[in-house]
Amino acid sequence: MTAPGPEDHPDARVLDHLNRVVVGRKGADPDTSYTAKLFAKGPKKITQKVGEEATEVVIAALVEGPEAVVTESADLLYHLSVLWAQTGVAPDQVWAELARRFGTSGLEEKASRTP
Ligand SMILES: N=c1c2ncn([C@@H]3O[C@H](COP(=O)(O)OP(=O)(O)OP(=O)(O)O)[C@@H](O)[C@H]3O)c2ncn1[C@@H]1O[C@H](COP(=O)(O)O)[C@@H](O)[C@H]1O
Repeated sequence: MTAPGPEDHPDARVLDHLNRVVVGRKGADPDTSYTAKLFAKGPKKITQKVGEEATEVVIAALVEGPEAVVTESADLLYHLSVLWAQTGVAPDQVWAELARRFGTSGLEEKASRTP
């Protein structure tokens, strides 16, 4: 049986669309685009934002509640999309990696790593 591909996961399409918008902002005017501003600031700023937004998801989960988890998760996914674009990773590569893992228990995978 073939592994499920991105076409089997329509929810991923919004991230595909977002990533196309993000990639299209490369070289755009930083005065008119927050994404272009991030690209202009470079990899250090982009990775720092991903770390910050991940921390904000954690704080939302621990002290703020589900609505904050939703908005902070969206911020994190957006910044992750910028990181992918900056490092030359296409969303399809991430979807393929997730699809490859379907059917393998995380516990099995962990055990296979232990010598
Ligand atoms: N999804 C997003 C998105 N999520 C969050 N953000 C921005 O990310 C920033 C994160 O919030 P912070 O409070 O950390 O921002 P900040 O303190 O101003 O950030 P820094 O000073 O640290 O850079 C805010 O300015 C948000 O507006 C986003 N900016 C853009 N998008 C998408 O990207 C598209 C293109 O946006 P532009 O590039 O701005 O045209 C938009 O149409 C959206 O679809």
